[in-house]
Amino acid sequence: MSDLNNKVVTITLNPALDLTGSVNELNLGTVNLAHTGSLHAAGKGVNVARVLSDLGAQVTVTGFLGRDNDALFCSLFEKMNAQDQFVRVDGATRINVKLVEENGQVSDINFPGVNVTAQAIAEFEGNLWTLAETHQFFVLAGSLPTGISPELCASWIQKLHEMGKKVIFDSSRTALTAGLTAQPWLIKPNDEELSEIVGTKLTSPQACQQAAEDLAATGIDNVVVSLGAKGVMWLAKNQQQPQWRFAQPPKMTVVSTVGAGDTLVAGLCWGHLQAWQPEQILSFATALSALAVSQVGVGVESIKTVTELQKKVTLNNLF
Ligand SMILES: Nc1ncnc2c1ncn2[C@@H]1O[C@H](COP(=O)(O)OP(=O)(O)OP(=O)(O)O)[C@@H](O)[C@H]1O
Ligand SMILES: O=P(O)(O)OC[C@@]1(O)O[C@H](CO)[C@@H](O)[C@@H]1O
Repeated sequence: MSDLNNKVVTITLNPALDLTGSVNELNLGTVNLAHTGSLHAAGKGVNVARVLSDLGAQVTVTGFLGRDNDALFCSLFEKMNAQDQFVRVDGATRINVKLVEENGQVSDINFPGVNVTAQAIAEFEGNLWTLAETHQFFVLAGSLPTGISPELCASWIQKLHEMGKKVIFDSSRTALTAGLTAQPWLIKPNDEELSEIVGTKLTSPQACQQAAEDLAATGIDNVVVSLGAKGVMWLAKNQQQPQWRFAQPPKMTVVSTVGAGDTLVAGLCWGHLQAWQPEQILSFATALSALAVSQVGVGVESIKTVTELQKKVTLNNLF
């Protein structure tokens, strides 16, 4: 395998420390007692990087980190053997709260991020264009901190696209809408985000299918729509005409769904890096993400468990 095919840059413009607590049942407006708690370095791109590194990729991580509390990130990157190219900015990286109930339901409280200055942006751009000299795959995931406009973020995707890079883009709200105009190579909205993009609630697989086809027609090579426990729909550009594939995971016991989407993105990226056939990429990524819901946080403990689960994924070409 060529070195280029094992290397990925993940961009997390707005990382987070995830404070996860488990409660029996969440009650609003009163005191809730958490019986376990953990604080770990996260954010969408960092989660993707963690999974990719467990799978064997050489990962470079970049974005913006508050210099006041980067210790957990530094030790994670060291453990992952990742190249840390995060630009440090004044202040502290946000802490996002995730409350997991006994029935598997998760309530997220996501905070705004650090304040990014023009000087930090210039440093980040310098790093990014240097990384583009030696990398083909870029994963840009998550929301935007103060100081980064959706248009600026879209301009980075556009420039990487013009350089012939493969940009996997997973964001939400205005950042997602702006980024879609910049021709990312692969996007992974969930059904809610897809509804937000088209401005109407998509209630059937057929409606999701039409919305994804409209997006693909704007020049996005791969539109992957995640549907939680129902699985994954993938519309891929093909020489003749775009092709649909659909995967259903086996039934899982849910511990926490936080990071399932990031794990799916990592699986899709890894499969493409390995130049696998589309069916193998989709069944692997689906199994990987299904396994992610049976744990708190992301990461691949046993590749054997993933391949066992992969055999239980159902694949279809058409609805
Ligand atoms: N309950 C579940 N059982 C099995 N697999 C699941 C379940 N929930 C999620 N998955 C797997 O994870 C993938 C991603 O989940 P989902 O569609 O919830 O993404 P998401 O909304 O981006 O997730 P998040 O933002 O929580 O990381 C699904 O397509 C599916 O393969
Ligand atoms: O605010 P964003 O960037 O959209 O999402 C941040 C976040 O919820 O995404 C990850 C799970 O996907 C968590 O680790 C993190 O807290």
